Amino acid sequence: MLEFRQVHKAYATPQGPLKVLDGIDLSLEAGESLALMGESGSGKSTLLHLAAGLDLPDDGEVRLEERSISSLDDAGRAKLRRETLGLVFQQFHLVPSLNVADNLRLQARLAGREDVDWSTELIERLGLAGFETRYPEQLSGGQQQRLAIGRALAPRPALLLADEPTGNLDEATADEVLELLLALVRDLGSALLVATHSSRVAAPLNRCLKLSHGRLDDTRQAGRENW
Ligand SMILES: Nc1ncnc2c1ncn2[C@@H]1O[C@H](COP(=O)(O)OP(=O)(O)OP(=O)(O)O)[C@@H](O)[C@H]1O
Repeated sequence: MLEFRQVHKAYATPQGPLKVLDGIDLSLEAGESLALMGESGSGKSTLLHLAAGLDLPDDGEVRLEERSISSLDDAGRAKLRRETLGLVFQQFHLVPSLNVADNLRLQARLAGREDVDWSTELIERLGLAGFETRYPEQLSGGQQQRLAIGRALAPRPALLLADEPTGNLDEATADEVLELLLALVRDLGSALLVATHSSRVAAPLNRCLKLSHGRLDDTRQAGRENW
């Protein structure tokens, strides 16, 4: 459902082009989970941005749900993103002027996929029942990230992309949030691609790839029974 074929990406810098991705091949099947590890600056966020169609490769091809992202214009990519993807970031990126219930519904509304029963179930499972009329600033960090996860999953995306989803949380809260994220993704049957420094985050996922010097190394193979 997500495929990178010989993807190259460099950034222009005052010192000349900075090569970040140097011929990436990657394939993620429906329902599969993949951890993307690598040192700071190795290009994990760059790869996630390309997967989301937020940026385009210099060379090679990124395909999402059988469609080449480069062949779409901005509006086409935004539509594909709305219909296919959920995005979760380390900084929660909630809308401060919307309350919990409206933040949760936002993505599903934009995707034309509001489902009241699923939103209600999500609110319960995220531990946010009773908090519907609060605003993000009135929530703890863990609650804010749970809400961000709920917002991303409310439209039932085929793929969830998460960039250091627990990076801003203490260890106990991070474990709880990760467990919840994995349970929801599994129940939805969504594929999952997580960029992380943390081997605790990577451990329960099906596969783990390490990005280094612009290339990917397969660090281990695991069966789905290890979910
Ligand atoms: N827009 C940009 N212009 C120039 N250089 C950039 C740009 N975005 C990222 N970079 C550089 O590209 C490299 C890869 O950055 P990226 O954010 O993808 O790495 P990362 O593995 O996600 O890092 P971290 O784990 O610290 O978040 C870094 O050297 C970064 O400084």
